[in-house]
Amino acid sequence: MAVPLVKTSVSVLRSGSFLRSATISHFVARSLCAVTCPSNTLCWNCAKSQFQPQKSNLLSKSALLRRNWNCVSIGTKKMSDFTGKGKDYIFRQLLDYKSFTYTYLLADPVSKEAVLIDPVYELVERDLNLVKALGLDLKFAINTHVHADHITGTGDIKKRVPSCKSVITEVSGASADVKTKDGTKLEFGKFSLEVARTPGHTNGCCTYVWREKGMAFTGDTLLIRGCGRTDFQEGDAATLYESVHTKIFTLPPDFSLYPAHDYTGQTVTTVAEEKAFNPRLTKSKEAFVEIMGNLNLPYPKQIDRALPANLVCGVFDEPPK
Ligand SMILES: N[C@@H](CCC(=O)N[C@@H](CSS)C(=O)NCC(=O)O)C(=O)O
Repeated sequence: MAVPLVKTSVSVLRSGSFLRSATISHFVARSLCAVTCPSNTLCWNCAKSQFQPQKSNLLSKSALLRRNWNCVSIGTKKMSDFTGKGKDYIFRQLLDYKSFTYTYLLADPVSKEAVLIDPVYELVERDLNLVKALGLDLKFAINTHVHADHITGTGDIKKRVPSCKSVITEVSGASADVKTKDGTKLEFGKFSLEVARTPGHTNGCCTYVWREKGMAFTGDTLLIRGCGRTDFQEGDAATLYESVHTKIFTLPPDFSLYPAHDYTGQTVTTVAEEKAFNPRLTKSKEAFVEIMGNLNLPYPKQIDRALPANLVCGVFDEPPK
């Protein structure tokens, strides 16, 4: 008996028609939430507060929207559409096409808590628009390290979202609200990101491991079929080699690896893939050190303005020229 009742109610909401039911019982409210929301528990709590049992309802679509419902939603605005079919998390990979930096948005759609990894100063508006559109609550703006090629967006994000905390490793020497150590866990909703120190590109570099979802965000330590350069900012090739082999290649082989940059249009790799095919890191440590000593890359164009700005996690009055 419950199924047709629920289907009818949902289609009424989706069609945008008036919700004309004179009485909505707890039973109907709960059934609606179970159909339209990722979390039954949250929806039940929400339903209890949103639906007044035995109370008459005659609400227009706009009135329903004004109530800012978390669970029962109208048209396309429901959390399960945002996550993607069958997913209990939000994950977005965003590109800065100037510095080829990837920014990552991760979130728990039930609690709405979210984190941004490696936001870029010029693209803060884009990132926060997405956070807002998805109805998320940004808890942490995280840096994998003190970048040399672009200015971090974490300072500007803090200005616009005062409750959001900036994050970087303690050993980076940069100022931030949260300074992490190896093993620190950054919790957002039902998830957590584990900090694994992976020095070598810079001394303060780390990889954020999202164990629940089999993902790791490697910053500039490991790039797809490559790795971060080691010729400035306390870079050290032998240290980077050790970091990758002890902290990244020891993750389960099917873990997805997401770098801070890609210069060839690739987006993701896996532990197994890099262990098999990385042209630098499959070599011996000695051969690797030799390769890194002969890269002869030009310095990043923005290094002189990026380093001082990033040492204060992007907190400044005027962006450096
Ligand atoms: N041309 C870019 C800088 C490119 C660069 O040096 N990338 C770094 C990461 S950002 S410091 C790197 O480690 N590259 C490794 C490699 O093998 O390419 C610019 O001017 O910004």
